[in-house]
Amino acid sequence: MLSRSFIWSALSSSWYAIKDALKFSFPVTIALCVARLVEAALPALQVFIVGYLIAGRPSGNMSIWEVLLLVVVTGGIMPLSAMVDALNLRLQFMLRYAYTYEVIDIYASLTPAQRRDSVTIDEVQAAHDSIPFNLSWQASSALNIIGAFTTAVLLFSSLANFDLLAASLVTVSLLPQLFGYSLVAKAENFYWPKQAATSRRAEYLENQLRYARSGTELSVLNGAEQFAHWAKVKHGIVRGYWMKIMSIRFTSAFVSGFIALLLIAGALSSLIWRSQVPTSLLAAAILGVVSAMLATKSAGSAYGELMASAPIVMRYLKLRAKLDSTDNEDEAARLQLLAPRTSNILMECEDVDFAYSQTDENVLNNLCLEVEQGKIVALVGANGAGKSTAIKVLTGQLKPQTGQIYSRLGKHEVAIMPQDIEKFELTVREFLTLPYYTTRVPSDQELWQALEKVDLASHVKALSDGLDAQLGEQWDGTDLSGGQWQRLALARTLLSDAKLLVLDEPTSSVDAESESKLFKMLKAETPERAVLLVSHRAWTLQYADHIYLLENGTLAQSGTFKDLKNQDGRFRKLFESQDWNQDERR
Ligand SMILES: Nc1ncnc2c1ncn2[C@@H]1O[C@H](COP(=O)(O)OP(=O)(O)OP(=O)(O)O)[C@@H](O)[C@H]1O
Repeated sequence: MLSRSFIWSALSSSWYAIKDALKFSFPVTIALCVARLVEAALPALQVFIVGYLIAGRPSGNMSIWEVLLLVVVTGGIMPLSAMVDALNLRLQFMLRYAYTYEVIDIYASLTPAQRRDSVTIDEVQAAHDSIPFNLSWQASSALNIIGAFTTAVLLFSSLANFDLLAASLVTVSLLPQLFGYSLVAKAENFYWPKQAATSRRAEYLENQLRYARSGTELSVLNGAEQFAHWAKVKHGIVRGYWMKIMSIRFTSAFVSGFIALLLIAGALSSLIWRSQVPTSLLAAAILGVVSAMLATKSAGSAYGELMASAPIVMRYLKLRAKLDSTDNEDEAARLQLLAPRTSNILMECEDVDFAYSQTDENVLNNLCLEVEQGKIVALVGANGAGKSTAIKVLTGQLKPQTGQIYSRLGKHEVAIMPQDIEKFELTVREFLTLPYYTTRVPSDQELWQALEKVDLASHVKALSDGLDAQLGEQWDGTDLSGGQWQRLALARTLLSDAKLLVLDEPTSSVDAESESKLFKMLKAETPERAVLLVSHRAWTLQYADHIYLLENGTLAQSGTFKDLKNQDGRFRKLFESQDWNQDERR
């Protein structure tokens, strides 16, 4: 019924889970182990001590110490069992937070490529979803089963003195539970991977309703109810999986419970009618059986949970190892990048072809471009021409299928401002210093200088808390206009010490006058550092030292602004409806 690999994964996942439990919560794990072992030994002790103390002795003949021992041995099982339950819960909660922190760290460590890979994201989501019921329970379940096994062995040896058949029947009565719950485990393993992608989608849809910014947009669009409907449909699918598992759980609990009852009935009948043990010993034996049932009451479900969780825990351990190694691989791949052959070139790509997946058409064809030290290089082209993709390939966010990337810049020497900046609702200071948390936190003076550069200093000064002003109305903070958010993000990029700033349409929401100031400022940033930018505005391109024009992923034209403007080519056509000299007119 159980394959070897299934049992192997149960054993090794239990081993790792107990090791994790000892690592994350040593005293509680040790206390639980001790309490479980005492609980496991109590039923057998009851049979032995009760039989020994009562057999053939009138009740008035016992010393106070013997009575006390009787009380502890017979009455102790209840408080001990309650203590074990409390320790179990405590351990599970401690592990729940330990794994939650670990999964948060996993989310934080994902590379942009891993974030785009739905298989990896689904695996991390499955790990996240498995924390409360699988990862944090595995150690408790394993200890529970070890305890139940010890109870069964000890009880068997103490009952076997009176009646071997009864002892065997009581021990075997544990098996139907285990068999039933292993079926539940199989069902959970079958449905668990299926639910991860659906549950991630449900969570995404629900989050859009929960977060103030997207929720407001949905209300304005009259789309909130539609989102609620989609979220409920996805949750409904996940609920369906759970209901199937619960039905199997109910049926197996009922059937296995009934079979166990028959076996216990057989054991008692044998004790009473077959072996004809004295009444006092019979009472001890019955007490032992009842206590054993209490001590092993959750062994069946613990076994089911352990078996169901085993592959999930193993997948989590694999994910942990995989992400650790890909981190190193990415770093190694970056370090292996060859430097461009000419010393004044910071970054270069040669004959690059890129498609988003094996089946898709190429988005970049035979692309060659270079970014020279201290220069502003612009990428232009119609929507969908491949500009953002080219930037992602150049900066290592996407791996090209063919071609070469050359770079002489480390991870912290390139600062990227993406096309769609996220409006993180932090304080102004937190927003600006976000990338520098692990390197060098900029001083207030540097923050104000960066805000000056993007012409936002006076606006921030006017806010009641200045740099510590909270952004986002849902936190009783202030909101910014679209252009102001963009300028704040640009200030954040400028704060870096990077030798290359990569700016994907950094001023698309900025008004013409501010845009002009920003481009003059960017020009002033060079020659200390280079800028690679995407722009759709013709007149801003006069600030660029070199322009590449992409058409359907192919380099159609390249040269200086003057050259391209004077040539009768794609560049002129693309920008003919725009004003070339807006700056001069002002
Ligand atoms: N993750 C993706 N998977 C599949 N195709 C994609 C993906 N991202 C972009 N594309 C496609 O690749 C092509 C180039 O997109 P890209 O974003 O690079 O264009 P762009 O030149 O930056 O456009 P825009 O000016 O609109 O920002 C487009 O046809 C787009 O649909």
